Amino acid sequence: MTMVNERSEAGLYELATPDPADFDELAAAIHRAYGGFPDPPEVEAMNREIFEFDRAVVVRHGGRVCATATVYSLEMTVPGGPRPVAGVGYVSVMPDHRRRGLMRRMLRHQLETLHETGAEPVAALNSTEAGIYGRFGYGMASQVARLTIPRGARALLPDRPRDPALRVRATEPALITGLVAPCYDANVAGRPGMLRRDETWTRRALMDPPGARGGAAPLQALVAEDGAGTRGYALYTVLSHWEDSSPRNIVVVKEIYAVDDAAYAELWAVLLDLDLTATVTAEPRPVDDPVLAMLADFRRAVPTVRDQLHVRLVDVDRALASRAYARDVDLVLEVEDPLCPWNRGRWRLSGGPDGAECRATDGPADLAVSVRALGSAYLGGVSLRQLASAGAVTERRAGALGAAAAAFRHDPAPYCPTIF
Ligand SMILES: CC(=O)SCCNC(=O)CCNC(=O)[C@H](O)C(C)(C)COP(=O)(O)OP(=O)(O)OC[C@H]1O[C@@H](n2cnc3c(N)ncnc32)[C@H](O)[C@@H]1OP(=O)(O)O
Repeated sequence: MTMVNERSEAGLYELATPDPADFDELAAAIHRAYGGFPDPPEVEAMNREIFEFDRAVVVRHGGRVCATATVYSLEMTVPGGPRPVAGVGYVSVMPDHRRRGLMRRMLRHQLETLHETGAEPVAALNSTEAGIYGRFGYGMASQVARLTIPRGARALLPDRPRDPALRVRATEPALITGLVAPCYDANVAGRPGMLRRDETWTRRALMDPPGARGGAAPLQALVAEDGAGTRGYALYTVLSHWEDSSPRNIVVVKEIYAVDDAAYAELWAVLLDLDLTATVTAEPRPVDDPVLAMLADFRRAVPTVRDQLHVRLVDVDRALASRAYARDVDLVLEVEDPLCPWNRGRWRLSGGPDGAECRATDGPADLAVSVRALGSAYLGGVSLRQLASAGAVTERRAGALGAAAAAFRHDPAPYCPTIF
């Protein structure tokens, strides 16, 4: 255990960087903080494998771990392409140490470290509760949909993309591990929020430990292929459900990726018409999932939407300069940031579809924005105009809001299927 920080005012809490020998204690602390549910051993082993000990912090009280937080070195697509992003996770404070400022201290330490070391200019997280992180400058930057689609051979419109050369084959997930990466990778660069998956993160996505199935069947796989090779795959499980002695099983889609629209549609067509099933559920799906446009009856899919990624600009200038913009933009932003004083002040952003630069300026402001609003708008999924309606953005020059809102938006919508 290496001490990296000061003692608290009370002299009781010590912030430190853990080392691998601390992992079991750290994991036990986080399970207790989350309510006492241990992970299956396979999941725990994976948690350890992806854990970056030199980027984590723990707080000790009387020598025992009472709070944890870590950063994963992710590569996430932003408008303009894949970029390094600090993935914040494992945030926990033990029940008997809460509401004493420990989370605040760890998150401030993370932001100061990222800033001082010139590491990732942007941090992102999945939050257990949507209301926690706004006070630290994180803004909701993407949403996800849950779909519940009734089974039916005619669930999809007849004019969906089709290719008579395509066949869908049922197989075991263990037999398709080599096919997964190319289909997944084809979907990463164009959609903000998607993460690069190396061999470890791919293995993590395909894990199916019996202790984490919640009563569902083992994962099953479908592969869409033609004579030239694989064009897509789906991973799904089935929950057994019978009503009045009739089978009403529920298909739960875990992953579905294809390199083209016809293969994607064909996989959905098979999933939506499996014998003995009544419903197909899929979560998390992008809010603009192409399957929603292929459905014959959108209303019956009952899409429900919730918050997903929360994004924080660590350094406003580096972050805004590392994405591209849908239209040419030249604006002075006056930024308010209660937690990170280095972001406060006026920044001139000039850029467009090919990139941007962002520098401190004394010029008059076109827009006044909170750092949280910039986090929300960063991936292109939340409109600056909508944020202005909510009071988080103020137009100082007529026309600036419309120009900025159009430049920051991105199509397709941001989406991150990976919980980290
Ligand atoms: C990215 C991730 O890892 S998300 C996972 C988050 N972790 C969990 O949900 C596990 C269970 N919960 C916990 O471990 C803790 O309650 C935590 C981590 C959420 C909060 O830790 P604490 O040390 O109690 O928070 P801390 O005392 O620093 O509070 C800072 C501020 O956040 C607020 N806050 C704390 N928890 C919550 C919450 N669950 N919802 C809303 N606000 C909260 C506090 O009221 C305080 O507000 P203030 O600055 O306006 O006074």
